[in-house]
Amino acid sequence: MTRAAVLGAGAWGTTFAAVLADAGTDVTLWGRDEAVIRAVRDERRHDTSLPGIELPAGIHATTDATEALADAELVVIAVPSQRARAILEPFRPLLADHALAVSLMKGIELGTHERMSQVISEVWGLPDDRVTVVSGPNLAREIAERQPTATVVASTSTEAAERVAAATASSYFRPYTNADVVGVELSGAYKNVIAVGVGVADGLGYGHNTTATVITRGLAEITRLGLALGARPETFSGLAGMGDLIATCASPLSRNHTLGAHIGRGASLEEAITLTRGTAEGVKTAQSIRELAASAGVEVPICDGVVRMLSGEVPPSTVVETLLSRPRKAEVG
Ligand SMILES: NC(=O)c1ccc[n+]([C@@H]2O[C@H](COP(=O)([O-])OP(=O)(O)OC[C@H]3O[C@@H](n4cnc5c(N)ncnc54)[C@H](O)[C@@H]3O)[C@@H](O)[C@H]2O)c1
Ligand SMILES: O=P(O)(O)OC[C@H](O)CO
Repeated sequence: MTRAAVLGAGAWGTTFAAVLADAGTDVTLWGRDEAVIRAVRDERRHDTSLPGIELPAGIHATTDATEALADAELVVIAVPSQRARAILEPFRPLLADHALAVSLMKGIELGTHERMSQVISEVWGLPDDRVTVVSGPNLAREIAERQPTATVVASTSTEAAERVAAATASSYFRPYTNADVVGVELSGAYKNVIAVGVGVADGLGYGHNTTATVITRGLAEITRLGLALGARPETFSGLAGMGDLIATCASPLSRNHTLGAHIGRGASLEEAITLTRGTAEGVKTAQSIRELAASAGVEVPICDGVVRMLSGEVPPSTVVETLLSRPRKAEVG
């Protein structure tokens, strides 16, 4: 039986531990909060992140990283992306030989503009083929309820991606593999920024024509930057691209969408962060993507608008207005 450790006992880390357990993988969830870990271990509950969900019996849970990482063949990481480097650093000496890292995080690091798989490779000294990424239309709560979904496991190593797929597949969770790590990771991080923009449009009271416009032009923006960074075009119409964008922009469960909606209804950024439970990665990743796009010479008007709005430079309505006031051009070609 494959042995896995999950680092980070928030909504997605805990849900992914359940996915692994349901797939027949021996899984240990590590978290820093004693009360959360005790409830997962003894009562099979996580009332803060997944209220009302009964977790599977097969999840071990601990606050002891040495215990969680001992002999773990898969090490899954689900902590806020901007803190990943600092959180992961002390774990390096605890990793088992040949452990495979699995990033669940959706963000681009501020300052370095690195994707999370790059951060993990650097911090843990792992070659590319020992780091995989899982990303797709994967709202934690729906999966914790065992609603059917698919995802993408990306790696430069087909064998590594297939190992992760085998350790997670179940009747309700279907992993596809993809060698395009850049495209899969960029899509997962960027859709959070677009979801903030769509949330703003919702909060301002606009209807589906407006949100569909922001989603579709958002996908064009993600694709444009992805291609400039070497990604494959097909990835953007797949589960990690369009699939995740649709889920996140449509769902009230999305923290990024929720945060944008609060701002559209008049909340300040600080108020919106407080009102949004959990990690809304799009807030900081918007800045990273804007800088990354500038260095690649790619225009990203929605991301630009989101950054300027979040910094208080322009009102929320600018996110949509900026898009509509650009010079007219052909959609294709
Ligand atoms: N929630 C989802 O539906 C979902 C789905 C796919 C991907 N993701 C991504 O997964 C990542 C984690 O998201 P989440 O939903 O689990 O977030 P969350 O806010 O629910 O949980 C984050 C966890 O990280 C822990 N943490 C924060 N700082 C820490 C530290 N210094 N040391 C140890 N633990 C620390 C928190 O205690 C919390 O348990 C994000 O990048 C997110 O974009 C989330
Ligand atoms: O709650 P969000 O906005 O982080 O979105 C959750 C997932 O990334 C959807 O796949």
